[in-house]
Amino acid sequence: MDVAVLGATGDVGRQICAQLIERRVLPTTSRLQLVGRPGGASGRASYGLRADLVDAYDEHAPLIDVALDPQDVVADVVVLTAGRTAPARAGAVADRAALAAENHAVFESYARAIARHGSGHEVVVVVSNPVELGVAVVARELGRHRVIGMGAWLDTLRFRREVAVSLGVRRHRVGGFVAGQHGDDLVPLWSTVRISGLDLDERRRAVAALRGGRTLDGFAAEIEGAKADLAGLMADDVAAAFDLIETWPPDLRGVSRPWLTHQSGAKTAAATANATVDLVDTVLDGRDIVVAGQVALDGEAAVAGTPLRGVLGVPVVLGPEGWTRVLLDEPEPDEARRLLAAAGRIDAMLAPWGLRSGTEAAR
Ligand SMILES: NC(=O)c1ccc[n+]([C@@H]2O[C@H](COP(=O)([O-])OP(=O)(O)OC[C@H]3O[C@@H](n4cnc5c(N)ncnc54)[C@H](O)[C@@H]3O)[C@@H](O)[C@H]2O)c1
Repeated sequence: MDVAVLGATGDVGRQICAQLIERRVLPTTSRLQLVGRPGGASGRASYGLRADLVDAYDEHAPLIDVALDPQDVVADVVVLTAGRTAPARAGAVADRAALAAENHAVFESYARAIARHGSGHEVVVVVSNPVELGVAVVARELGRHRVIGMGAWLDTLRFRREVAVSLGVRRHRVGGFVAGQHGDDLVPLWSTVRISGLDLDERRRAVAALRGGRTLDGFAAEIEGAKADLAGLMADDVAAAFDLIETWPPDLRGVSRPWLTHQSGAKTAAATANATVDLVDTVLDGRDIVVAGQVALDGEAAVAGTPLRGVLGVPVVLGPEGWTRVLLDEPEPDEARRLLAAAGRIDAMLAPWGLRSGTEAAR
């Protein structure tokens, strides 16, 4: 099984390549294709990255090659991590519309090339932001089930970790999913949280204690306030800003810590790559596994009686042919309200590109 990484020389792309090899997701007989842009710095660096990876991992590296033309992308799983990112510095405010417009062109050029020249079976994992836009563009070209955005899986792992930290256990003992839109509009599905070793009553009590009487109806305001507090501290005392996060509840930590990490200049490449490689591993593994991801829905699930259409992060079954089923039981009322609001905002974000077929339009 072969994997292509589009934007391999970027911060996230090179972490993905290293983790694919270090975690032995790719056997030595498989191929890792590093895809860069012709003529530019990334084209040259792709050859250098190949040399560096072979230098580091000669004993167990797969075959590594370089492609600089989108029509040469050949793989079973394609990871889309090319494109512009929000500036990683304190106080930087991203022009989301400009970023979306630039990355839309990247998504479209690769999606069209894969549709025209690919095998017809590739599964695409979208990393680049806005991840929902990437999913919508690729789904239109390749079909809905062959594309999944990894933002909701990364958000899920972060949420599980924060819950685990609060309970004093390791992350693997905590289940549960984050849905919605990647970033500030994510929806922590507290109703899906499971903690190994706790029965239903114990879990309900533990979750209620962690939530502290809050509902998701106040979450957007909490995030806004959290960012303002962190921004105020960051210029003079970034350590104090990270310490302040420790005093907040798990779902708020799960949003604000990555935001501060990116603004600190460190970016979030290692965790992003880890979540991406999880999804690649799942597709290559051959078994169906439940993950969370941004997918293009067409009424496979409903929230509060409203069928979900358009791109949204939800728990899905992922396997070798892409995603199949959505596993979203009736969410709690506050989760449903936030999910529908997120779906509407994604829909509005997709509207300028004629990709709007979503939940909001149907209401
Ligand atoms: N989904 C998530 O959870 C998540 C998390 C972190 C980052 N990201 C996103 O991943 C993407 C990559 O982030 P990064 O930190 O690696 O950025 P980076 O700037 O370090 O790397 C970007 C890569 O994309 C390539 N690229 C840029 N414009 C291109 C174009 N027009 N055509 C082809 N290739 C192009 C660059 O050459 C480079 O290799 C960004 O969109 C970022 O927002 C997503």
